[in-house]
Amino acid sequence: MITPEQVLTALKNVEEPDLKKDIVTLKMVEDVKVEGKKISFSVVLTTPACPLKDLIKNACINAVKHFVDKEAEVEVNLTSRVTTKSTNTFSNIKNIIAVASGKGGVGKSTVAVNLAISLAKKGAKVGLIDGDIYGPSIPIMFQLEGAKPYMTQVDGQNKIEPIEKYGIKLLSIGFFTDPNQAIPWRGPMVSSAIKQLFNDAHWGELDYLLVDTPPGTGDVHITLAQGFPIAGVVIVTTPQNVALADAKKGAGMFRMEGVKVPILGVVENMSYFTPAELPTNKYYIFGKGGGNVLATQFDVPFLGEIPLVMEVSEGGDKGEPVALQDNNLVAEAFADIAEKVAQQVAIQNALANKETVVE
Ligand SMILES: Nc1ncnc2c1ncn2[C@@H]1O[C@H](COP(=O)(O)OP(=O)(O)OP(=O)(O)O)[C@@H](O)[C@H]1O
Repeated sequence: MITPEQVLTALKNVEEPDLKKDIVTLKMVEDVKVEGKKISFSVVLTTPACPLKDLIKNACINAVKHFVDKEAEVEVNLTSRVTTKSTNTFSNIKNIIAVASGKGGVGKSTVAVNLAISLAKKGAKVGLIDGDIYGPSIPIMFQLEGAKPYMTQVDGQNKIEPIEKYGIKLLSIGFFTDPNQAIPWRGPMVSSAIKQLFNDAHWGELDYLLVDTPPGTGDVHITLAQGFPIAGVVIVTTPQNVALADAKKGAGMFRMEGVKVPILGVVENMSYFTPAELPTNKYYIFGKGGGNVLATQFDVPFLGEIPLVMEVSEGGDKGEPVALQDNNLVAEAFADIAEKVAQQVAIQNALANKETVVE
């Protein structure tokens, strides 16, 4: 007779590769059921976008077969509960992820939007704030130009209801400004506008709230870094030397004393050009490997590269970002990067909480 205890003992041999502890100690195993040779249990991952899903599942099956019964029929149900830092002051927003770049025009908004869509496609609850006060582009990228969020009453308080599209809750500074009128933003105005997007909106429960920031390091970044429990920042760069130099300065700001926001990694955008008619050809028009070098210098993960292709800009312009597509190489590259971002957030949370326990 196989017992649930035997199953748990066997699963103690399965290590969570990132958190470096076994999945039983990490309280990741639930609902162990045994009926004769049929064994089933759930494994609660730290994110639905876990890149190690298949690895963990196979390790569980092998461990049970090896230590309990080689003829056992093992069913592993993968579920997830996204982790957060125990110091997080938002009860409903588990992880705020800033997307930043040193230089303008490197594709920061494109990366933020496509990462948000990729995370939502994997089943995470995702929000996106367009905090690029100088050039809010998210309304266009979601075909929401001219959209105005409405107000709602939550517990007797007036709140802004984010607009929902493609499964993502969105708020942009662009929803509240006239696109034809330039606004001379002053420091305190920037700070209060950003705070309002967080505090005065009805976000509900979110696993990840991505924030697209303006290029460089300015009031938005300082407001975010000092006023909000940021889970981490994703740095976007192109391989050009000038972009890399600016990205280095941008990343450096998040490492400053008194700021200390974890850098989740570097995304290299426009890594190479691929013409639609020659999909296997890669032309490294801006140089090769710069993003990876930057990641090494900062001792942070290199999260991946995105090619310069028409469908990315076309998708952004017509409000249908490329990540929405299935069976598309660029969408897969974004999905891969999204998994790595979610993985890094979970690692940072575990480090911050010291005890690597799945809540
Ligand atoms: N990988 C890519 N392939 C093709 N076009 C791209 C790619 N990434 C971004 N673009 C295009 O480059 C332009 C700039 O991108 P985006 O607005 O995302 O950059 P940004 O860094 O957010 O700019 P800003 O400095 O204005 O905030 C857009 O027209 C976008 O569609």
